[in-house]
Amino acid sequence: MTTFTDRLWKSVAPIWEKTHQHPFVTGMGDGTLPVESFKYYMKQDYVYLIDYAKMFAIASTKAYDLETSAKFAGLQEATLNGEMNLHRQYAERFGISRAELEATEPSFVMLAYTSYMLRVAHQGSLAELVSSLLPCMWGYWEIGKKLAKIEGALDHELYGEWVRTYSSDEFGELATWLIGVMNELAEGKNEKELARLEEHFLTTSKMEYLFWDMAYRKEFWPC
Ligand SMILES: Cc1ncc(CO)c(N)n1
Repeated sequence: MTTFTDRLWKSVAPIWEKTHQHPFVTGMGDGTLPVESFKYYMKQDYVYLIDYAKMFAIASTKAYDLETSAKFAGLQEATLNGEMNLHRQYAERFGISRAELEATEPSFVMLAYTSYMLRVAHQGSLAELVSSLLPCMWGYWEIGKKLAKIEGALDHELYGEWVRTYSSDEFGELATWLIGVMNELAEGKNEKELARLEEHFLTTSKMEYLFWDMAYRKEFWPC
């Protein structure tokens, strides 16, 4: 039986493949990523995650049952107090203070990405919210697993921690859970509704690509 997420997977395959080949991503795997790009990424990703965590809070309020509501609340907590520790630890290594990290001025891409997701979250159904959120979690897990296969990537003194985090079973379980939620929510929906979910999934998959690209180039507002 093919599931709705099989369909999503197929439709984004070229975008995800292009993402996996981006020099930022391959550079974390083979250690060639310039550290300045990584620093820039960490700061932007930190402020990204502040918004991203709100997606889980909104999902929790839109959930149809207690178990799902509680799970989303847990994901918000895990993002703010778990995943963001990774960023805080890196910042400490780089001599970037907590205050500086939190005061990072959002880049255009970071702002466009989270604004899009939060708009979907506020205006759309829970299914729409999840379809826009899913490339973040599922996509990072795919990248984590791919990089973990590269010799030495898991033990790299700088990027190893990143690879270990996103290739971990713990992170994989969360991604798998969200994939399951997406399939449940897609059940019984008509083609028009499914196409809308696919559209969100495609858009945020492209945003993921742009996020790596802007970080690689340390892109900023031109004026
Ligand atoms: C941009 C981005 N997408 C996904 C994740 C995974 O949580 C992240 N930390 N940052």
